[in-house]
Amino acid sequence: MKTWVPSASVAEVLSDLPGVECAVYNSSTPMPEGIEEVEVWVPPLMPVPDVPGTLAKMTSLRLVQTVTAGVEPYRPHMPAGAVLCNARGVHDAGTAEWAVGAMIAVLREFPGFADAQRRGEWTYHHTAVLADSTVLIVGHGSIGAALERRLEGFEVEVVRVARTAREGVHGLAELPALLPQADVVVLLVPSTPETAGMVDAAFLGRMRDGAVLVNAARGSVVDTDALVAELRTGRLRAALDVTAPEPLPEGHPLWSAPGVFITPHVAGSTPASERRTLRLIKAQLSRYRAGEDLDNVITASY
Ligand SMILES: NC(=O)C1=CN([C@@H]2O[C@H](COP(=O)(O)OP(=O)(O)OC[C@H]3O[C@@H](n4cnc5c(N)ncnc54)[C@H](O)[C@@H]3O)[C@@H](O)[C@H]2O)C=CC1
Ligand SMILES: O=C(O)C(=O)CO
Repeated sequence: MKTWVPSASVAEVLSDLPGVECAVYNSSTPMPEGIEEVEVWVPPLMPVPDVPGTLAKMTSLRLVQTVTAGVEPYRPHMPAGAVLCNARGVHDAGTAEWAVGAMIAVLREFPGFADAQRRGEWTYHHTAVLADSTVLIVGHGSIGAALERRLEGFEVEVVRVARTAREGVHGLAELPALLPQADVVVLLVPSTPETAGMVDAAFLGRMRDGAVLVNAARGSVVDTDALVAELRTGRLRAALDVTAPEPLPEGHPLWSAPGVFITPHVAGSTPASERRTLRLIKAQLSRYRAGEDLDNVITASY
């Protein structure tokens, strides 16, 4: 079973699965021989240069197992007869932890105090606080649930939104009415045609004065120009792990917008997620070889 994997550590973890023949292919290695015989592809964290062209040449492909929860580089280009599975779950702890840290950093003004420290200034003033606030999770799925568990103890009210309503979770249609109630809005929706630019001027305009937008999902979810314009009024603040584009180029207006805290898409990728990714890949390939049902299959309704 010809399998392309993103690193020697993935090849190593699969080495005791009989019949699995691994070749390493990632953004910095040349494409190995025999693309038309590849049955299973585990693409790297950073997509290879031409994902659609690569998939089109994989005429024997049956399974793409991503190492990310996001599948937007692959989903629109999947060949008929091949299954796409994501890494739902493996980045939950890191991403949820980042979201808690980011909202506290912004509310308690840690970046501003760090600047004052570098200047040697004692800038005593009161800040906002997470306690007694309302945290709206837009895209309450695997990471959203992990975030909610971590918010227990912070004495906040959590409001949940998903694509469709279920018990305790509001549907997307209710979002406009919920936005003005939230002190912190955390984006955790996948990047899909439906979520592209969902955080536009109207969305931001409905947010409460002084509220914080936390984006741990994808940059494509936010209309960057609208966000920059809103940040410049000083009415909202933001914490962004993801931006459009990525990397954010030098001189981009987001870098210098007031009230924004930016990290370079580091929330989910941690030593914990690396260990969990290896376990997931091994379990999935074992199931695939045994003809068993796979986890995390991306269905048409994803
Ligand atoms: N910053 C980082 O390092 C990381 C970012 N991510 C991003 O987080 C996303 C979410 O990951 P998971 O929680 O594993 O996904 P999930 O599939 O478990 O949950 C996604 C949630 O979004 C909801 N949703 C989908 N479309 C929606 C819409 N149009 N409006 C409102 N809700 C909608 C779904 O109903 C579901 O509740 C990933 O797709 C990925 O893009 C994931 C891991 C790490
Ligand atoms: O899993 C994902 O989608 C990520 O963004 C991890 O970096």
